Amino acid sequence: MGSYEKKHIDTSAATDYAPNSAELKTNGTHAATAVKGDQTNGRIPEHEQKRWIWFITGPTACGKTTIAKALAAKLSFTFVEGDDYHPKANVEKMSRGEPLTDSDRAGWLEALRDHETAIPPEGESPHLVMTCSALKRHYRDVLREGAKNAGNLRIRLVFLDAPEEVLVQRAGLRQGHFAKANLVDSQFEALERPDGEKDVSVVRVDGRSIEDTERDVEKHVREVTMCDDGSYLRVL
Ligand SMILES: Nc1ncnc2c1ncn2[C@@H]1O[C@H](COP(=O)(O)OP(=O)(O)OP(=O)(O)O)[C@@H](O)[C@H]1O
Ligand SMILES: O=C(O)[C@H](O)[C@@H](O)[C@H](O)[C@H](O)CO
Repeated sequence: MGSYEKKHIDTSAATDYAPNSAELKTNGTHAATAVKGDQTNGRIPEHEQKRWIWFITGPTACGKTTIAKALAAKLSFTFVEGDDYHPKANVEKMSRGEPLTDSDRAGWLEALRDHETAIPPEGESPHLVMTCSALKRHYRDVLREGAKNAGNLRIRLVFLDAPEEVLVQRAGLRQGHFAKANLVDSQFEALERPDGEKDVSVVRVDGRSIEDTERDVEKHVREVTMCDDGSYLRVL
């Protein structure tokens, strides 16, 4: 892994839920011993495959939708917009610049958690990239519950990290979105940073282009989840 990424992406926990250490070198490159199932067309048989869900998280306007859509497209994973699961009352509240409470968010988080274990529609990838602000530790714990309910699920989070003033500016420039710049300060008030949570990769998203961020996130996710040939690593 290059020095730039060492600085910006915290992969210290990459082996925690990720392929075991024999399969994923600590420097992030793919080990030659990656498991390839029965070698049929180089792919692991479907019943042995794990389902990956990558949550792209962070406060409003940090770039969740932008990054998640690009990642899903690159990996051919299914994109799920977390904001679509908010009840209308939550959206109306946020549109007025009013912060949601824990109780406003409870049902929404449970709906996202339940979506994790829903059977994917025919023709869609069973691997998901989902957006969710996941501002507090106990919200992230709700998202993690899905993996307890389904043994084949591997849930990882990416936290898009930028200073408040940058997000105020981005929200101010953004057109046609219910969340405006006046929501940003309350998002930072609520925020419990995920530093030290072993299944969360922290990615700086200020001071460089969207394209660079997309590329780095994609590379990181590929390193954690995939073999060079595109087949999925077996997670033991
Ligand atoms: N890495 C980046 N660098 C600069 N601008 C970005 C970056 N990522 C996203 N943006 C811009 O910031 C704005 C917010 O992005 P986006 O809508 O993806 O954020 P979001 O986190 O999904 O927001 P919300 O949670 O409010 O829906 C957009 O106008 C987008 O073009
Ligand atoms: O927890 C929350 O307060 C919400 O999820 C917000 O973060 C919004 O959904 C979104 O980020 C704004 O569009």
